[in-house]
Amino acid sequence: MNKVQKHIASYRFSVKGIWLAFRYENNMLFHLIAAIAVVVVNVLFTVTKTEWLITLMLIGLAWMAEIFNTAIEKLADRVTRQHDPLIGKVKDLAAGAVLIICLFAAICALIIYVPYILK
Ligand SMILES: Nc1ncnc2c1ncn2[C@@H]1O[C@H](COP(=O)(O)OP(=O)(O)OP(=O)(O)O)[C@@H](O)[C@H]1O
Repeated sequence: MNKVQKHIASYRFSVKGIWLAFRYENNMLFHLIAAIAVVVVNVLFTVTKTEWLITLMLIGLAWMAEIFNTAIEKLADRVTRQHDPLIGKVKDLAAGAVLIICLFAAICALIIYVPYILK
């Protein structure tokens, strides 16, 4: 396999990773619905280019955090499925990362959309 073929293969694995995240993690469906809702609202409010960029970046960050969270959960389950305080903390930390980006996304959504609602 040459370098170009290897590069193309790595994209296939990455797409498989996104598919696996949807299969393993129910929250991914929630993120997908939220992302579609954001796009619809952006179109309805005809938001500015900057607001499009911010909302799309936040969608990407939330998806990224959720996929990393799922990967960490799977790895932790491989380490042990027995009750282990450190595994519990690792999973809580990963889940905390998702919550942080979702909270900030919600705050950004309020800052962006409230002025359109009050117009
Ligand atoms: N092996 C373990 N030892 C100790 N605590 C654990 C363990 N597995 C899970 N926990 C605790 O239970 C919480 C939920 O774990 P779980 O693996 O079910 O994640 P989840 O977020 O509910 O998964 P999903 O996102 O798939 O619904 C963790 O955040 C952690 O606090």
